[in-house]
Amino acid sequence: MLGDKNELYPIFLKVNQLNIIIIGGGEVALEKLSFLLKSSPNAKVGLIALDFSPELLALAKKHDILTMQRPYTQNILHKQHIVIAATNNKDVNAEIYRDAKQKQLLVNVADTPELCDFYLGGIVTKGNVKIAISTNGKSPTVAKRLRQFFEEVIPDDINVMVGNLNSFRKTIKGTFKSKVDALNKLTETLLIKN
Ligand SMILES: C[C@@]1(CC(=O)O)c2cc3[nH]c(cc4nc(cc5[nH]c(cc(n2)[C@H]1CCC(=O)O)[C@@](C)(CC(=O)O)[C@@H]5CCC(=O)O)C(CC(=O)O)=C4CCC(=O)O)c(CCC(=O)O)c3CC(=O)O
Ligand SMILES: NC(=O)C1=CN([C@@H]2O[C@H](COP(=O)(O)OP(=O)(O)OC[C@H]3O[C@@H](n4cnc5c(N)ncnc54)[C@H](O)[C@@H]3O)[C@@H](O)[C@H]2O)C=CC1
Repeated sequence: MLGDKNELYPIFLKVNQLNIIIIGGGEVALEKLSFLLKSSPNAKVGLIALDFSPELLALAKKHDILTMQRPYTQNILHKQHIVIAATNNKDVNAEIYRDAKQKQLLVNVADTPELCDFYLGGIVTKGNVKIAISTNGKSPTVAKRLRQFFEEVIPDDINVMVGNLNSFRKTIKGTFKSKVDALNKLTETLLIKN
């Protein structure tokens, strides 16, 4: 199992432009929503569950997120792009997976890695720099610890450097290759080890 190939391809989604539905209103839904909103406070999310924990309701209210207290039915997937199943009912989670696949939506069944088109990862944000961490579904705890480690070691002023290079990037003229050369030259000392 641990020798499995790691074929995941990370992408950085603009979730303020995508509709995400989370089904479930307990611990796991709270964890997934908290990390989603921490990274993307304007994510377009809807929540549906038989019942919601008070913490989840409070978080949803704070971010103006619609909560629907009712059982999952397939029609809820209408107009969604991404589906996260976080109920405590394996059959319902499997039904959500089948319905989502039929509609060719991206789906994550939080308690079943095999039923995930993508994983939610650990996320480190330093201004414009964002690092996503996954262990290929094998140890979320390691993903969390790595997130904490990188939050410590990556300097906050990395964003200043990104800003400066962005300004410089706009001023340089010439061919694509000459621009790449200029940017590489300016940043090569970043890779020199002590
Ligand atoms: C596959 C995946 C699917 C998905 O949810 O996307 C998944 C699945 C499962 N998680 C489980 C448990 C825990 N999850 C966490 C924490 C996080 N889980 C996250 C992601 C993912 N979790 C995806 C893979 C990511 C990857 O590739 O590495 C993080 C990174 C991001 C996020 O949640 O947004 C977030 C840390 C965020 C942060 O702190 O930065 C902790 C630790 C803690 O809470 O302290 C525990 C308890 C300890 C343990 O088990 O490790 C279980 C067992 C359930 C059971 O036993 O019943 C399953 C199901 C299974 O593995 O079968
Ligand atoms: N991916 C992860 O990070 C983790 C996954 N899990 C697993 O995830 C599952 C959920 O765990 P918890 O959130 O702790 O459970 P919970 O008991 O706190 O919440 C379950 C939620 O599912 C909702 N629900 C149940 N049937 C429904 C239906 N037919 N329609 C709509 N909503 C429905 C309930 O209303 C409730 O809000 C468990 O199977 C657990 O083993 C647990 C820990 C971490």
